[in-house]
Amino acid sequence: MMNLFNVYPIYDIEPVRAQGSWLWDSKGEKYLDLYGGHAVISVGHCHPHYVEKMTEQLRRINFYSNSVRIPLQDELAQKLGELSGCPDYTLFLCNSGAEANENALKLASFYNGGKKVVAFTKAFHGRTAGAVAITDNPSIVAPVNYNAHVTFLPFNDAEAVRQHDMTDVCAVIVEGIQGVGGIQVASEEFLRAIREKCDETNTTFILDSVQCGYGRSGKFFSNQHYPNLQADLYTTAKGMGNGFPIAGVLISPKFQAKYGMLGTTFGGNHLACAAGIAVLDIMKDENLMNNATEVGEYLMKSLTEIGGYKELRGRGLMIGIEYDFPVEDLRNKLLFDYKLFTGVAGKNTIRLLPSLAVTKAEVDLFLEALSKEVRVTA
Ligand SMILES: Cc1ncc(COP(=O)(O)O)c(C=O)c1O
Repeated sequence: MMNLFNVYPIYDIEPVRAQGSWLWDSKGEKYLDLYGGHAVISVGHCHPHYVEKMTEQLRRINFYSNSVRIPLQDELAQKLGELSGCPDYTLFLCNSGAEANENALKLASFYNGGKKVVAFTKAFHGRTAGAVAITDNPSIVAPVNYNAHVTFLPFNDAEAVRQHDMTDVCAVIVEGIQGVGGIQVASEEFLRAIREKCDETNTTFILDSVQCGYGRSGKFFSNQHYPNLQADLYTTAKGMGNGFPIAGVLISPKFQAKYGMLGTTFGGNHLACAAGIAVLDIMKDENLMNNATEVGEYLMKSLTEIGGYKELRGRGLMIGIEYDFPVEDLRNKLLFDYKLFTGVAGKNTIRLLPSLAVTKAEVDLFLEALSKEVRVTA
């Protein structure tokens, strides 16, 4: 029998059915999902509108390549432009977060001819060749990736950005809120320093919004918490398809996106677009960004009352609770004893990335469990 490559530690849990924020496993156990498979489930598992639209599309036509007209792409771009507040940007569709970042780097390099990239400490941008080279984790960077010219500046250090020599740099890439790096919110001063530096030096500002974008922070893109601050390229994936692979690069009008610069076989296929459109329709109809703000604030406030942590970070429904002890046991307890899916970031941080439709009553189940366990553990 062919073995499977081991990608992640796998729990002995086999989800067979899901609805909203809930999963059921093959033994009939019910779990509350506050992690969404790394921030992917944006509008809730198996949302009826999503299922209906995907099923309809599957019956009609699910794939043809970009060699033909696909009006669903125009509909997706129009709706995305409207909800993201970037209606004058151009959309390139692809399939994953890493791929979106690879293509963003290419666009930046085509733009000013630069060969170097500025990234930041604890950054995670994906695992493909270029994306992993700008990821600050040497253990996952293969020797072949070391040819990239990357400088890692300290995250949230505006002065380091101001002082950096930008000769031959094509892009500065940063997560609006670092996810894998521990839910670190990029400060306003830091992002404005990047914007100014890029403007002064004709360099591209890429905001990796793969994890923190698509409404998760309560705004469509996390930089929109700071007025009049735009990136040149936004990369998105994860929540964009609610589980169906679809990703995108939103490209500022300053770029001349010429035919032939970028390409893809699967990107923008019919079924992916149907998923993307259904997600945006649900987000808009159900006001999910407002829900992310409200439930996020409720969670933050309640977590403050429970206490016991070293630091509480995040925005909207992207929350990190850092303790002064390794959280693996706590996460396992939450999963096996309380049937709650959560994530971790680094050794000491519990990471919450629930669906944007999660309710206060649902997060209460987590809060109750946590208050019991933290008291016991602390
Ligand atoms: C900020 C960020 N960028 C890029 C990626 C890579 O996305 P994908 O796994 O879809 O390639 C991730 C995945 O966790 C991410 O969190």
